[in-house]
Amino acid sequence: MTNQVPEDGSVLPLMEEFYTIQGEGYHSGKAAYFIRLGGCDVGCHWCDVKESWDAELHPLTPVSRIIENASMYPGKAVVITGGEPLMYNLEPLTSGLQSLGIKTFIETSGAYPLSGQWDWICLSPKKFKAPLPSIGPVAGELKVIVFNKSDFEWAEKYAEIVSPGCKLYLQPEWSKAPVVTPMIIEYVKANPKWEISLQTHKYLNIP
Ligand SMILES: C[S@@+](CC[C@H](N)C(=O)[O-])C[C@H]1O[C@@H](n2cnc3c(N)ncnc32)[C@H](O)[C@@H]1O
Ligand SMILES: Nc1nc2[nH]cc(C(=O)O)c2c(=O)[nH]1
Ligand code: SF4
Ligand SMILES: [Mg+2]
Repeated sequence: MTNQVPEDGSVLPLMEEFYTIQGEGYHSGKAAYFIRLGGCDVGCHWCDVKESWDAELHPLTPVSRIIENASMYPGKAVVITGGEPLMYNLEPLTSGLQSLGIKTFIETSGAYPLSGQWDWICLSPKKFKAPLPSIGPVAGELKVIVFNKSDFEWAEKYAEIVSPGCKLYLQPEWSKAPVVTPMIIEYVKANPKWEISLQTHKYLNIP
């Protein structure tokens, strides 16, 4: 039983919001306001934000307030993440942000239907709940988490369902990073259509 989040997307379960540097993927290094929504049933055993999973723990917050908070910062980009943000109707949140000239970026597993207006979609598919096929062609980046060596072959399967221009990233699972990072380095050298993505915020000790 999840808390009743209205389907009109007027309020969303907000876990946290913070202004920081995007640490991962294509927009790594850019200032961005992070909006982390609660609720996820994908169940990645290595998830680095398991506190987000239970939507009921996170207060339903009017999107008008989230938009107002985001607009206070000089960096005009937001990253909407979670939890799994596509469990909710993100149309009001994203259209409101864009109407203020704020770029909308999403981090998603793709396991739920796409809603909202996006300037950038980061698809990070999961073995535990497969992405819907419709998200492949609209992803700007594919970011596969590498937990062990079987994940390289698995990553190639998803490289086939994204658009030809989609950026391809392999990102070490944080707890396995000492072991898998050297493997990713060798894989990228041999397969240069892929790039390595590091969780730079964790090395920098920032949120
Ligand atoms: C916490 S998830 C939230 C958004 C969405 N549920 C998803 O998985 O894409 C944000 C990003 O962190 C990645 N991630 C989560 N746990 C990780 C870990 N232990 N090591 C590396 N990346 C991780 C996810 O794959 C995703 O790209
Ligand atoms: N700095 C920073 N960059 C990030 N990129 C994706 C994140 C996420 O948890 O979705 C994240 C995060 O939590 N912090
Ligand atoms: S889909 Fe994202 S939030 Fe959900 S368990 Fe996996 S990494 Fe965590
Ligand atoms: Mg994170």
